Amino acid sequence: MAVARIVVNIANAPSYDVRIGGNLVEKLGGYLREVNQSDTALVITDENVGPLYLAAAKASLVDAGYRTLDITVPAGEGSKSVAVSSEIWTAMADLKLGRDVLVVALGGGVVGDLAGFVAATYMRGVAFAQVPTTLLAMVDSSVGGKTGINLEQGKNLVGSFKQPIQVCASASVLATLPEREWACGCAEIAKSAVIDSDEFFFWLTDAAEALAARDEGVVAEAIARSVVFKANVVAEDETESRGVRECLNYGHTLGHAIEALAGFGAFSHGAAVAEGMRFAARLGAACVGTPTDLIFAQDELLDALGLPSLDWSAKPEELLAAMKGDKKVRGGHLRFVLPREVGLWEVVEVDDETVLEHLGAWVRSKETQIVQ
Ligand SMILES: NC(=O)c1ccc[n+]([C@@H]2O[C@H](COP(=O)([O-])OP(=O)(O)OC[C@H]3O[C@@H](n4cnc5c(N)ncnc54)[C@H](O)[C@@H]3O)[C@@H](O)[C@H]2O)c1
Ligand SMILES: O=C(O)C(=O)C[C@@H](O)[C@H](O)[C@H](O)COP(=O)(O)O
Ligand SMILES: [Zn+2]
Repeated sequence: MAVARIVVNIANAPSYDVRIGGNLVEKLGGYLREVNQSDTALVITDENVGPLYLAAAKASLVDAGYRTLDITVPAGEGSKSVAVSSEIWTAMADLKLGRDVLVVALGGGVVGDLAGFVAATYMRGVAFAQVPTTLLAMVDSSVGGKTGINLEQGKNLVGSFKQPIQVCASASVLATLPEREWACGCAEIAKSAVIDSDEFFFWLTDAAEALAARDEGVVAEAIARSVVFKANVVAEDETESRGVRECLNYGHTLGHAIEALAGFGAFSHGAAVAEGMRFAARLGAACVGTPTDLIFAQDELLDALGLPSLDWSAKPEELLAAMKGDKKVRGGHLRFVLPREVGLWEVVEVDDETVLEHLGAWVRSKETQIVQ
């Protein structure tokens, strides 16, 4: 697979490369040396990824002259916590690591968000690089600099914007990714396509079967398209303060509430986001005239990508309360990213009564097993 190189340009921060290709873990050290002169690289990984790819990553870093250290955290959403962050900060201080350490996140979105947060906060900030190993991390979380951890009260409630110095996405590592995690990444690709354009959406609709079957060429193109889309959004609005980056939160208002209410890790982030997209499109029909065609085309796309509607529901009032912790809330009012059509979205304040009414319909559709 040829190596694609996409540059993320952000005002007031150094630009950085996202490299996408095959067997890139073996080239990691050389790539990082192009932009970083640290003596020590601290690789943070999880207990599933470590046994598979840590040795190759460290060997490459050593070849490039780094002294390497590593920390392995438990796999899963539970590691995005104050407790695990604190363990890493403490270990770093015990190791006498200074401001010149390079933190390397080797893993999925959990490791990326956690390691990025630790890098953003240890000694008020040290350099970090992303080596995403899940499809989701390659298409979304490794790019754009959102880092953070969860609180019991909700997702990503503590964190920082901290851009990596480089992203090295080696598609070869996806060979070992379990099916559930594949679909999870597909959800964020579908999100990007709905928000981006007809062109991306129709391409993905045509390619959905091949993507679900992990066709190499289609996977590479899906990653590249998603990264280009995200890089452009982040370049316009790094800190989600200019009304642009919020679009990346399509499906996340309900999605994050589901993750929190069901218990972190019960559903993958992608599965919850896919459910949130189905809900948001239906809410959109009432609030911004989202066409029925879009609702059903999106349903079919998500089905084809292995993301069926969730067999789970909760009380509308509980979901509403959980959604009130969303970062898009202003003055206590919920705001949703809603699609007017594919490629045309709006952030809309929706009153609690309307949200409850639609949550009620969503819950009833689960209870009666009616697929809309
Ligand atoms: N920062 C952002 O912009 C952003 C964007 C999207 C999602 N996220 C966050 O990302 C997280 C989800 O990330 P995820 O879906 O990558 O989950 P994850 O990091 O939990 O990884 C999923 C599972 O796959 C395993 N795994 C990872 N790579 C593997 C490989 N190559 N082979 C075998 N197993 C492998 C992991 O150990 C884990 O068990 C959520 O916390 C979500 O909030 C952040
Ligand atoms: O990069 C972004 O911006 C996103 O919103 C991407 C999302 O897919 C991702 O799940 C992100 O972590 C959500 O952020 P949050 O600010 O809603 O916690
Ligand atoms: Zn997401």
